[in-house]
Amino acid sequence: MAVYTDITEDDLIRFLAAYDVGALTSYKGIAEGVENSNFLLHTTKGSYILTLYEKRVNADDLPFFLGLMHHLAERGLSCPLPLPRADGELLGELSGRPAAVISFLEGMWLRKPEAQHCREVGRALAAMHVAGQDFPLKRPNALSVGGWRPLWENSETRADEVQAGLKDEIAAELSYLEARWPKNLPEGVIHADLFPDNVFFLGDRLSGLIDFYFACNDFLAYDVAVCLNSWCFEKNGSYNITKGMALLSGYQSVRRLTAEEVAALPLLARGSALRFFLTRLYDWLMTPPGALVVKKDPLEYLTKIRFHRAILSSAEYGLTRQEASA
Ligand SMILES: Nc1ncnc2c1ncn2[C@@H]1O[C@H](COP(=O)(O)OP(=O)(O)OP(=O)(O)O)[C@@H](O)[C@H]1O
Ligand SMILES: N[C@@H](CCO)C(=O)O
Repeated sequence: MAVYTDITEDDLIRFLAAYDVGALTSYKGIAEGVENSNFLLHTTKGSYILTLYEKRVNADDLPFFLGLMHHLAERGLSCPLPLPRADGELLGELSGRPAAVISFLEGMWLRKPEAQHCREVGRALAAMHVAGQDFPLKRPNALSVGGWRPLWENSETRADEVQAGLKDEIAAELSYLEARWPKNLPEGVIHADLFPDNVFFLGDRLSGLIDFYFACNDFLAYDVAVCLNSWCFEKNGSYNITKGMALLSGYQSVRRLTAEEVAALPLLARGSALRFFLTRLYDWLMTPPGALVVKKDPLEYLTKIRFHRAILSSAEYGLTRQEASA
């Protein structure tokens, strides 16, 4: 359960007085997520999410995240909205952390997504990329290739505790990707963490995207690679090409990938798998025992890195031969 910072009822009532949300009737910590502390609030006016921003979120970046949610919602994308306080500010402070009240999005995330859901996610991702094109704020991706080595250096010496041989394998992978990372692909605002638990569905229809706290400016195709990694593998580690095909064709029904993006896909998929491997490894080794969070398995992403390493053509992800060789 991701509640790193606890709150008292008195503090919460005082904090909520600045918002037009009615009177608090109940609240509870949300037993999901690994990054921030989230609480579900019920008030006389409805339901809301209270988020306290934790370690990986820099308070200076919050105007980017909250502004982006507004920007995307104005362009018709379904995502939660931060509520303004009486003084017009979107951010307050609670229990010593920056905090925001966010509108409640109806829907559930899918524990077992099927190909049809992957198609919808592909479409929504491309719609977000298009809608983000005129978002004026900028935020570089702190967890792209330049951020991986510092992260690795924090866990490197203990990596073999998780699996023998990991230290050498990841060191080689990192050097390989640093030397070959693409430079000139189409860029824009990306979500950067569009995993199944950040996409809500009502029945089979996608009802919205949440958790924009890794959003940044980077290669658009990197976001596609993040989704291939998080939506198109089965629990046994195998890649499901039917899901890959659906996700890629859903994406391309809104925005076509360029030939350069297609060619770079295996490298981007390797890099994005390494990014999640590294943050998971760090949390695996560093999270103190007893913390109220379910740690995620880094080795799931080692399997994915190895899969991408063996890819010879982007057709193996589910693009047609014609698309893959254009
Ligand atoms: N606006 C919202 N409407 C409804 N439920 C929400 C909303 N925001 C968050 N939640 C609930 O809280 C959970 C955790 O939220 P979120 O994914 O933002 O947390 P996180 O710690 O940033 O997680 P992650 O590990 O994905 O980075 C979600 O799975 C969902 O159940
Ligand atoms: N979606 C990430 C957690 C947030 O960084 C993971 O599954 O590792």
